[in-house]
Amino acid sequence: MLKIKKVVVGISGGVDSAVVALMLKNKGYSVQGLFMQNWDITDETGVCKTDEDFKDANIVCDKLQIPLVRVNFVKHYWNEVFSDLLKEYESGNTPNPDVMCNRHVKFDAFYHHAREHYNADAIATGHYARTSFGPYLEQYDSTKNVRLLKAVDVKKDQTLFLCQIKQEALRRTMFPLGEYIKVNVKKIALENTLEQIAKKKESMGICFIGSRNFPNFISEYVLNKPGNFVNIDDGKIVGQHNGIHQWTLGQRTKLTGLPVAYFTAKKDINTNDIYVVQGTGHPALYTESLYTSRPHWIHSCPTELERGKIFKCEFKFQHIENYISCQICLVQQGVVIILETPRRAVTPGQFAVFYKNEECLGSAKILHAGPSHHTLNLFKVTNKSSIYKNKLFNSKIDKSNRITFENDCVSVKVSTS
Ligand SMILES: Nc1ncnc2c1ncn2[C@@H]1O[C@H](COP(=O)(O)OP(=O)(O)OP(=O)(O)O)[C@@H](O)[C@H]1O
Repeated sequence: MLKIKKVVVGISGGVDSAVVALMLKNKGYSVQGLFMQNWDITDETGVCKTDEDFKDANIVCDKLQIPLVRVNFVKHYWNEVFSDLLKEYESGNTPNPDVMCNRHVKFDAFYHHAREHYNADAIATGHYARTSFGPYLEQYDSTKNVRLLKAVDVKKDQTLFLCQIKQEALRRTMFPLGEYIKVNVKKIALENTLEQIAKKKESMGICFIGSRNFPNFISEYVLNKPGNFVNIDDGKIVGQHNGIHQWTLGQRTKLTGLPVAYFTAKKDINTNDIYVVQGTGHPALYTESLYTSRPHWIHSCPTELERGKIFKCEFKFQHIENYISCQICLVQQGVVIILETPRRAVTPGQFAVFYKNEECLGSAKILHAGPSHHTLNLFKVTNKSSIYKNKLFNSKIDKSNRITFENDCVSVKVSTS
C-alpha cells in the first residue's frame, strides 16, 4: 500500500476538477491546487481565456479553502505540443494536440513539478477514466504496472486522450471521477456551494488554445500554399484551396456552384493537390486497413504481438465514434491494423487507440490508410495481374482481396462489398 498524505490537484476553473478537489478534501488529504498556464496569447476577440479560468480556479479554491498556485508551462506546451502540431499540419497530417498535451504537459511536466516542488505523493485530475490502482490508489502495488481503464460514464470517457501517457505518472495519478456520471458530478457541485462553477459553460476546442476559427488561427503559424482541389474520379480541377493544412480528411469542402457536395479524400504533399469526391459516402473515403508508427503501450505490449502473432482488439481514433473490432500485427515501422468493418476518413496524424474490453491498451500514430474501397474496385476492374503492391509495408492484395504482409506472414481477408 502507498501512504498518501499530499495530493496536488490540477484545478482548471471547471466543475470536474472543483469536485475532485472537494472529494480529496473530504477524504482528509492535504490538498494543493495547481493551475497550469500553457498558452499566453489572446484570442481574436482580445480575450485571454487563461486569466478568466484562473479567476474561476481562485473561486473554487477560496470556497474549498485550499491553497492554489499558478505555474507557467508555456515553454513546455510550445516545445512539446505546439511545435509538433505545426510540423504535422505542414506535412498534411491532422494532429491531436490534446493527446500530446496529456503526455508531455499534464502527465509529465505537471507531474514532476508536483512531486519535486510540493512533495506530492500523488496527483489528481478531473478526467473521466479509471486505473487498476483505484480512484484513490487503494490498490497501488509497487511490483505491478498500472492499467488504464474506461470511465463508467461511457459518453464522457477520456481514455482516448490519455492513450500516450507514461507508466511513471499514471501509477501515482488519481481519477476520482472515473466511477461517476457527469450529471451527478454537477449535482455534487451544486450541493456544495460551487453553483457558480457548476453553471459555467463547458470548455470546448483544443486544450488551452480554446475554440477558434481554425483556418484563421492555424494560418497565423503555417504559411498558406494555394493548390488545387482535384476530383478523384476524373482528375479534373474543381476548385482552389489556400493550403492543405486547412483541410482534414472527410471534411466537406466549401466549393460553391456545384450540384453535389465534395469531400476531401486524399492529400498529396508533393503536388499540393487535395483530392475530393462527390458525396459523403464515396468509396474513396472508406478503408479497412491502416498503418501506424511504433505503438506506445500503457501497461505492456500484448504477448501475442511480442510472439509475432496477430492480436484481436478494438480500435477507435476519434472520441465520438464506436469501437471497431480489429486484428493487429507488428511490422518494422509500427502496426498494421485490419478492421472488421470499414472506417470513413482514416486520418494520418491522429492516434489509433487500442482497447480490449474495459482497458485502453495504448496507441500509435496513424501514418496512412490502406487501400480505399475505390482503389480496390479500380484494381479489380483494371488490373489483370493480380497483385496490388503497397509501397510502405510490402503488403499485397490478391484477386480475392486478401491482404498478405510479406515479412510477417499475415494473411487477412478484406471484404470489399
Ligand atoms: N489549466 C489547467 N490547470 C490545471 N489543471 C488543468 C487545467 N486544465 C485542465 N486541467 C486538469 O485536467 C482535467 C481534464 O481537463 P479537460 O479540459 O479535459 O476536462 P474538463 O472536463 O473541462 O475539466 P474541468 O471541468 O475540470 O475543466 C481537469 O479536470 C483538470 O484536473
